[in-house]
Amino acid sequence: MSKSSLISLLTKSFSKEQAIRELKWIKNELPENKWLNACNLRSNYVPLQYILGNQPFGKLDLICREGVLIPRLDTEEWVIESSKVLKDVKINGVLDYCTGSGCIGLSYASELNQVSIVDCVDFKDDAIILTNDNYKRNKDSILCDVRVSKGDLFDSYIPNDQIYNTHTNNNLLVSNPPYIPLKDLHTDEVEKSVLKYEPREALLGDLEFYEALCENILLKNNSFNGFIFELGYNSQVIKVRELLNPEIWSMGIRNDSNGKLRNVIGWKKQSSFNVLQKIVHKEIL
Ligand SMILES: C[S@@+](CC[C@H](N)C(=O)[O-])C[C@H]1O[C@@H](n2cnc3c(N)ncnc32)[C@H](O)[C@@H]1O
Repeated sequence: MSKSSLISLLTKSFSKEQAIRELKWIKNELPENKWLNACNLRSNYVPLQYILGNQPFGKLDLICREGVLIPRLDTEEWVIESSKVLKDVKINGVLDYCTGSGCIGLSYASELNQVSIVDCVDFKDDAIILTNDNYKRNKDSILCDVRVSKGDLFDSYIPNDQIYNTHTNNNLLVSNPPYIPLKDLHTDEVEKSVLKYEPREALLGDLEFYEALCENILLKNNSFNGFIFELGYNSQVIKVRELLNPEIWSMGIRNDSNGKLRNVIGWKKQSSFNVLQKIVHKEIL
């Protein structure tokens, strides 16, 4: 099929500039016998990463599969930024809750050489399988032990629970939980292809996730000295601030490179995790 016919397939759904750009990626990544099918899928808004099957993230080349959220550039940005300031901090364990493709946990495992173990946890089998596959695919870049396990943020952190006990040494909690409230899920903020093809349970959520991260993990386990949560709303920042004692925890927000609120970050006063302050744009009291 000619280049112009493939572009006209793509321009059914995208601008000409985007169609040209996407065809270039498709041609670069896939053999010629797959181009037509890829353009057909793309014109139906299937995300490019699901069609191509992979996505770079820091040092990693991650497999992307339907059923698991595609790692975002916004997430990669804070993971790489925070890795730079955490490089010299001795970390027993990093816990990446809501791990999805494993992008956050595996990326820390490839960037930080002072970490003993990274724990990646998700409640969905597809995510566990994909994180394990991504671990195997990137093993040469991984600097520490990695453990992938199934767990539900809302019920796994009860004392004496098996998963609870395996995480008692972790001291950095990182998470990109589902944080789009229902009222915003069907607005222009969320792209058509995201809504149609990415898993709803990876998108839909609000304050309850931040409550669970604080109450079920940070407050139940004294070993945690730092945390980084991705979020999108000031109400989510306020919830975290309310739940953690300001005499113990310092906290701040970080905006992404587009100036949009993207993280709440916390560190225990006087701990070596206070280097996280360097990536905070505004401290919150
Ligand atoms: C926004 S995605 C983030 C995935 C990945 N960390 C990333 O940054 O691309 C949220 C993830 O949380 C998982 N999740 C949703 N509810 C959960 C729960 N109650 N317990 C554990 N994981 C959950 C979803 O399966 C999904 O993989």
